[in-house]
Amino acid sequence: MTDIASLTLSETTHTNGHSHTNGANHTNGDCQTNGDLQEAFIDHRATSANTPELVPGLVDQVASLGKVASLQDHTDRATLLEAARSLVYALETPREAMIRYCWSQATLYATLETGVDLGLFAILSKDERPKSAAELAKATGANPVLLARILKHLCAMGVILETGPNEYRRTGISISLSLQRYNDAYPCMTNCITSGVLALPAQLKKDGYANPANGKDCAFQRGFRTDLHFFEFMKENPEAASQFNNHMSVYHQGRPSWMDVGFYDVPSLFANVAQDDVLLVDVGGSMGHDLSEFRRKWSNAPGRLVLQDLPDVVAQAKTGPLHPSIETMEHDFFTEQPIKGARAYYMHSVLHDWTDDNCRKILKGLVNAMKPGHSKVLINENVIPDTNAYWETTSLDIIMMADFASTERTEAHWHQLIGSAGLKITKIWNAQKGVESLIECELA
Ligand SMILES: C[S@@+](CC[C@H](N)C(=O)[O-])C[C@H]1O[C@@H](n2cnc3c(N)ncnc32)[C@H](O)[C@@H]1O
Repeated sequence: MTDIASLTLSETTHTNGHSHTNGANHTNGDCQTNGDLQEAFIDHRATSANTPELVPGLVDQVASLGKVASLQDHTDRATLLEAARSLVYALETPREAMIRYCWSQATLYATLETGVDLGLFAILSKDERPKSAAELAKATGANPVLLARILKHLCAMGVILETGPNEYRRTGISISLSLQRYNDAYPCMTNCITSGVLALPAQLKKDGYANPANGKDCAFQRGFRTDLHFFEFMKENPEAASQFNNHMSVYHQGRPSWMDVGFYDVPSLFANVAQDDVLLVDVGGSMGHDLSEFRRKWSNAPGRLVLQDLPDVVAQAKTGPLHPSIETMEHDFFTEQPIKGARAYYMHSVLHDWTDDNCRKILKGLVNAMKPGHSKVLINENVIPDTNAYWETTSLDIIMMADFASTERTEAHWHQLIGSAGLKITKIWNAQKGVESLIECELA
């Protein structure tokens, strides 16, 4: 406030030398009030680069990283992308940011989901040849005027590329959207996630800004007008459930995985595991994508791999690209764990769906099945750092808050939760920012 009140008029003037037209620069020569100055200052800031002092350093960073980065290397590419994104945030004006958040994101989403439903991306992306809006309208059955408008927005937002008037060609994004495992993310969010997130402000206000703690009475129920918990809702909405399961199977693709060499010490799991023993149980393992990946990457690993999830999910997993060596088992993790003494009980993005009380029930079920000195619990989840948290992780945390009344957890929170279930963390294995850690636990 002091800064604003002490501003001179020249500081509230646009860089082109023109004063604001909102009356801050009084024509009758009177001194401006603090309120006028404040408003003029805010107008000025709203239309100037967000953090101009950061721009030169970020330009240099992008330029130097850009010269050496290998786009095939995940870390190189992610570092360059983060610098470029920081540059955009520093450079864009608050007005531009407002329009990006308020206009472009929801409308991009709507046009993407419409394109998915029309099968637009599969048609556009089947080869390199540019296609006209009229040709795409004919192939999808959409009204040509409507589709031309949608295509223009998709192009303006970088989803497809323009090759001429009303003519477009595919990009990596549109190619990926031609496969259901990827494009199901869009209807999935509409059918079971986003309404909860949009209901969050009203729900938090109603609850006096308490941290959500009841998965049956949170923004999800308000947004989707239901009394059901998220996973009960899934049972009632099989199409949304199938889209959710597909989304689960791809959202982490292309990032380092705990089973990659150099992340976790995978061979340490193989000790004392005979061919008939259970090496890994993937508890809440969805489509079995993690176990399939494990079998691919560690084809000589001893022992059995068992996928557990709710009956509908196991049924869907059996129709997908599950490695034939993987055993499937219907299992509700709030009931007794039927596999005793496995080498490792593995859970990926499971505990973040649940409040601490429910997590303790899930973990205690595993504790009761573990063989002392042999069994481990491996938790593949985010560990929120004290500073510099990654936007994918914080986005997920807010989704967890809205739709599950649950949370992504800090290291201290993990220690406290796991300790309270009769386990201890032996080591937290990390790869890089924004990638889920592997939290290795044993009986306490
Ligand atoms: C966020 S998904 C994570 C799936 C998978 N582990 C992954 O990382 O892709 C949570 C999984 O927990 C499963 N789940 C929810 N409630 C369950 C229960 N009571 N018993 C077993 N699985 C459950 C869901 O069906 C879903 O597959």
